[in-house]
Amino acid sequence: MDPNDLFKRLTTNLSFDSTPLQLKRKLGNQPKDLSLKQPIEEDLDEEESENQNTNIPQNKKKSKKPKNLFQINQEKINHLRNLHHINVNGNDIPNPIESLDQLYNETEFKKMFDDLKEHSKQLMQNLSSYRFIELTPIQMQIIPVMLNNRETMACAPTGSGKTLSFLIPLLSYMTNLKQEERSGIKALILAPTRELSQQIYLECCRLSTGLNINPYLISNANKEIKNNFKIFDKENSILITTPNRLIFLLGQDGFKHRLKDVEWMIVDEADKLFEEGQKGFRDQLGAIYKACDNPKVKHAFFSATFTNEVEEWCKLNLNNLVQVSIGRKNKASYTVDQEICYVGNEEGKLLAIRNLFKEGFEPPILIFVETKERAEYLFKELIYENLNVDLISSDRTQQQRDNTMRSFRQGKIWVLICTEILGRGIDFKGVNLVINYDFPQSGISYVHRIGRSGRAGKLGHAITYFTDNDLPYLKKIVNIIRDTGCKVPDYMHELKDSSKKENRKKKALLKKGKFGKLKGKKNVKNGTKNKQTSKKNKIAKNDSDKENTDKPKPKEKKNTSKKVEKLIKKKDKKIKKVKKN
Ligand SMILES: Nc1ncnc2c1ncn2[C@@H]1O[C@H](COP(=O)(O)OP(=O)(O)OP(=O)(O)O)[C@@H](O)[C@H]1O
Repeated sequence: MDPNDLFKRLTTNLSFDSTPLQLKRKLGNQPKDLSLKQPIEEDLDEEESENQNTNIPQNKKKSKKPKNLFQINQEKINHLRNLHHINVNGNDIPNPIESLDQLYNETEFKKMFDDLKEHSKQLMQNLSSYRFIELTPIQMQIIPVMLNNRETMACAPTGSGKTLSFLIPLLSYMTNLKQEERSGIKALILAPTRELSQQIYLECCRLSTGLNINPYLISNANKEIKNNFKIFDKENSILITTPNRLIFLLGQDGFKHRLKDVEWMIVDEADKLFEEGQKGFRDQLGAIYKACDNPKVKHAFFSATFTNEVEEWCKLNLNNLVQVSIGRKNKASYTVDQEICYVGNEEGKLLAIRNLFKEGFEPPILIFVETKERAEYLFKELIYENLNVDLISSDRTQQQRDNTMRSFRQGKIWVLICTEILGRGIDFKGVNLVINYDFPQSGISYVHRIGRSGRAGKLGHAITYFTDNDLPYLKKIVNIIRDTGCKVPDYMHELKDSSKKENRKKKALLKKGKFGKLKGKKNVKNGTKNKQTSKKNKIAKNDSDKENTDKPKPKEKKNTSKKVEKLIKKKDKKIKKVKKN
């Protein structure tokens, strides 16, 4: 046997810290905060150089000394990665797997699963309830990476199955722990909203049935304080929460030490949790990162978008990092057919959306607006259209939000108006259409919003309205649409980027509520508007759990209205005229 091959076999799963940074980390000097050296860059237009990051060239170089780690030859691995656009960067990257069966039958993990026959069978059984035929590309690569206990940063399109890509190896890891290693909270999963934490929690419960693992979601922090955090005495638990709630608990006596057992810290929507500022989670994430100080702790960061800054942080601070990205980074999902519509002004928006509903639509539909005030306003406008419509925003109580989410999932609500609160990670099955009623604030926000449709390989549709006010900010979104092969009007190819001044202006307008406060309803007469509206609101809320057969049946969806098309033509003419002059 080739000595190199023998060496590889003997050292499988051992890592060698050779770089000064890794040495520093081993000695406990690694920076345990989230301070960063690079400014935030959120340029989605930037060409990604991920092809340089693939290990395909490296593999080519190493092809003289095949690894044979998974008994698949190197060519097959390269082919598999190319086929599924799996780009990887790092040292000694575990090979991708094509199917879960391969894990249990062919790979080096076979022994681990053989030792755990009962549990592995149970995990497979739990997985079979999903009725998936194939693994998604991110699952093919991340499952072996995490099973090898490697720290990772994973970027894959919206709706591509990232949640299971971390839950499957995490649960395998936890079932593999010996009895004496099982005390306390072994894993922490962070997500930016309570809705997303709850979704991950439910997925975790489903997948961990019968595995002696205890997933836990903090829904009432005060109750846990009263109970002296007894719930966390359970062994082998996974805590799933938002940074806000965890920070609140960390401030209470008797909780901090509970994080000392954490061996996996997983951050979903990681770029969101790295955001700075008043509304950002950065400081909280930093404090939690520090509190998880078990020497065995490993970190895994997931999102459909990553800023260069977060990537740099991961490279500097994570141990022997494996970076995985599927396709080109920060791109919209190819499964969403995207349209962009000029609607002139606020009245144009209303006209366009009313026409869209009049001409026929196919629920479920999600409508994104910028603020909770805007959500209330649009709700009041659309409730008169005889639609099963509701809204979700941070102004509603937890109970109301849960009810609305449930009704939407059950098909009792056809059209759901929401703010950015549902912009990240939420997996409603089969959303047919996402409408960006208010123009998204950034390319990143756009990618995540439209990603609520076209999930798990299904086709989806997104329409984005823009007004004259949005023109300076159009280019980024147009580039994203074009990159995925969707059509945009010709004149949009020549748009310029918005200046910093224009960005500041837009923010100021938003603060002043210029996009938010709108004129009174035209079809409400004699000052009865408020009464009528609030009554209708109440009915709508109470009715959300009932079937209402009186309402018009949704038809097959057609494209935007003729009036809006006329507006676009008019605008096109105007632009041509300006160009001539
Ligand atoms: N292998 C698979 N085959 C088919 N569907 C899958 C597979 N794995 C997961 N799914 C389904 O795909 C949907 C989207 O998965 P998930 O919510 O994990 O996406 P995501 O990549 O985290 O998206 P986002 O970036 O929007 O958070 C879920 O309904 C999930 O059950």
